[in-house]
Parts: sequence; C-alpha cells; structure tokens
Amino acid sequence: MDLRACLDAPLTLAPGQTELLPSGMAVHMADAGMAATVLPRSGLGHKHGIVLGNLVGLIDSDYQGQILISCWNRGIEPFVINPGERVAQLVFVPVLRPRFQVVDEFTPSTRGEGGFGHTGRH
Ligand SMILES: O=c1ccn([C@H]2C[C@H](O)[C@@H](COP(=O)(O)OP(=O)(O)OP(=O)(O)O)O2)c(=O)[nH]1
Repeated sequence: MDLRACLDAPLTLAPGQTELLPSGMAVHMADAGMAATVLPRSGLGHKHGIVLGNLVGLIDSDYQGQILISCWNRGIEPFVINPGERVAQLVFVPVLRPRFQVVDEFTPSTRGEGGFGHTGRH
C-alpha cells in the first residue's frame, strides 16, 4: 500500500536532511500476530537518494497514531517532495511470538556455529 506525503506545500529536502512526514493515515491492526513495515520506494532511493531515516519503519499492531514517514535525502542534490507524492510503502507482515526455553546445549545441527561466509567464498 502506498504511503503518501500529506503536505500542504512542496517540501525541499536538502542533501543529508531528514524530515518526519505525515502520511495522513492511521491503522489499528488489533491483532498481535500482525505488524506493518514502512519500506522505501526503489526508484526514489536508487535514482534520487530518498530513503528512510530509520531504514525500515515498524508499525506495531496496537499503534493508533498517524503513520509517520522518516524521509532522508542521502543524495547530493536537493529533492522536492510534492503534496500527495508516494514516498514509501506499507507492507503488512505476520509476527511470530516464540516461547523461549533455556537449555545447556543445543541439539547439534549441520551448520553449528559457522556463519559469516562459513559455507561460501573464503
Ligand atoms: O516509520 C515509522 C516507525 C514507527 N512509527 C510509529 C508506529 C510504531 O508503532 C511507533 C513506535 O515505533 P518503534 O517501536 O519502532 O519506535 P521506538 O523508537 O522503539 O519507540 P517506542 O518507545 O514508541 O516504541 O511509531 C511510524 O509511524 N513510522
């Protein structure tokens, strides 16, 4: 779902500037097994350097306020955001709530503790 900049007038983001933009939208999921993520738009990020100041936003299921979009101009040119412009996207995701158990050791797996390139190029 698109998130649009709910602005009265165009807003210029200088290089390096971050602004919290109103989306004009609120949702109440009322389901603890769900959340939403605010993600950047690929074109804005790749071509114009407009990404999210928090990289990814998490909208909690019990949040009832307006969804805000942290817009960061990481580029080298000023960028004008127009009222109603699509600046980010909202994606709903399931949330798993595992129950944890403290153990002395894990059941061995093939990978074990190997990570960070353990199975790839050396
Ligand atoms: O891009 C975002 C990220 C968060 N929020 C809202 C919804 C979310 O449920 C709330 C809190 O977000 P988060 O838990 O990530 O923030 P925090 O910095 O940990 O603050 P808090 O103490 O309010 O949880 O802020 C937004 O509107 N946009």
